[in-house]
Amino acid sequence: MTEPLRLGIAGLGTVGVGVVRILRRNAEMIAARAGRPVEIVAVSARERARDRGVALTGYDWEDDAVALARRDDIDVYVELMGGSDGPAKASVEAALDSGKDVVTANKALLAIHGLDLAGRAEAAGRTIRFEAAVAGGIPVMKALTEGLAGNEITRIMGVMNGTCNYILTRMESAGLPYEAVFEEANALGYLEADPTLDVGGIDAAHKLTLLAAVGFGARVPFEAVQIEGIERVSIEDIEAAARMGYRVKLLGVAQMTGRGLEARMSPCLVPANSPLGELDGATNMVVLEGDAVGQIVLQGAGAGEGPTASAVLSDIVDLARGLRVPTYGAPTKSLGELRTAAAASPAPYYLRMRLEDRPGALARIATALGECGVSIDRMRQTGHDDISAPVLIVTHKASAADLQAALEAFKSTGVLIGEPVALRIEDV
Ligand SMILES: NC(=O)C1=CN([C@@H]2O[C@H](COP(=O)(O)OP(=O)(O)OC[C@H]3O[C@@H](n4cnc5c(N)ncnc54)[C@H](OP(=O)(O)O)[C@@H]3O)[C@@H](O)[C@H]2O)C=CC1
Ligand SMILES: N[C@@H](CCO)C(=O)O
Repeated sequence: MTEPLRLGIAGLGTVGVGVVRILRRNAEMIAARAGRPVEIVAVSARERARDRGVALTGYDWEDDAVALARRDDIDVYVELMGGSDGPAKASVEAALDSGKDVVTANKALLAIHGLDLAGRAEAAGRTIRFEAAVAGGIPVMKALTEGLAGNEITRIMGVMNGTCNYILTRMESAGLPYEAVFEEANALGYLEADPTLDVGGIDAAHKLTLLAAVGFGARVPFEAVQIEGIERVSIEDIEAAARMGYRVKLLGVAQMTGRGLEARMSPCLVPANSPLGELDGATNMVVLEGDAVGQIVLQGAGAGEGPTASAVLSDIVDLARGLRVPTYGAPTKSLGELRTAAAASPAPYYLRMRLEDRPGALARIATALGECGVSIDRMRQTGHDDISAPVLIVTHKASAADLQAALEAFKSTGVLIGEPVALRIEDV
């Protein structure tokens, strides 16, 4: 096959420009690997006149991404605009309906509309590839759909938002509060236009939704993921957790249990000496567990021009080779309907609270825990002043309901100052 694969690229921002640069720089090598040249035919963005630092000569320009997606002279529509609806959705639909395969980095679009779009792709005999949408440059979709195709995937975990990992690790290394590091991240340009997508855990939950659907071969709605962001993580917790041998991470966990799918994206503690605990800065890490392979760990840049464009190129080269893996790794009709587990599996918890410094205070807390069926594993009281004492407790495994009941019971002990903090400790 020597006919070129013809691309239409919508979106010439960080990722789109990265794709153009790689295709220009590595054209010969890509053609050799793909078995045919890969050519850009036309591009689209909002502002035609903007200098993007890369030559666009030789490419047609379309003001309208939908018009680009419908062109007869492209084989693959590459959507790199972003957004869960609007032009991204309309143009992907137009591309599929007019017989094109789609490559996208748009996790928001797929987490919300992916199953519908995958059905639409199948009806047209096409596919949607989205390696770049999950963990940027890490080839995790390829790992799941190809390298681990013979495994039943049992658990998927990971740090999937580089911005949150930057904020949490920087808080620890600089001893700075959340608000100060949030501003630093903003100045460095790490935050999405809507920062809630990052710090609210939504962006990472989009990625977990896609990983769980492909990994478990199931219809996973975005609403199945329980989401909590990092806004309430304090420097006190990061430092106290470190003293107990843990680090705080915004961790995604998806696992199949007898009670259904458990999927959550939330701040939790992991052992400091585990691969996830040692992950610093804006890097991503995805941990996959399969019944045959055991555990594998993938680490790398989860964002940025080069890494994200690298993942887009992986999908493009696959399509040029004629490799058309179904959007979710298997046809949509084979994807199972999922029951969502009503509650998370029992886990140890980290508790931090401030108690009145008087006889019997700690005993009242221990009693409240005991009466709710929560057993103490380790406990520490440090740096008390004349009136209050900070207390750290690590529990044995407890159900979320028992833990919640204990937190409620603390209120009537009469010794608690302020609100206690509880964070799940994940078994990684
Ligand atoms: N940046 C990253 O590191 C990563 C990004 N992604 C995903 O990749 C996608 C692109 O991200 P990124 O490159 O950072 O985004 P940017 O904001 O840098 O670029 C977006 C591009 O889309 C164009 N665009 C926006 N709206 C329209 C529209 N209505 N019609 C035509 N063009 C439009 C913009 O045009 P103009 O330039 O004229 O304004 C711009 O060129 C998103 O889905 C994002 O979530 C995924 C992983 C990592
Ligand atoms: N905002 C995302 C970009 C990559 O998806 C992050 O920080 O990881």
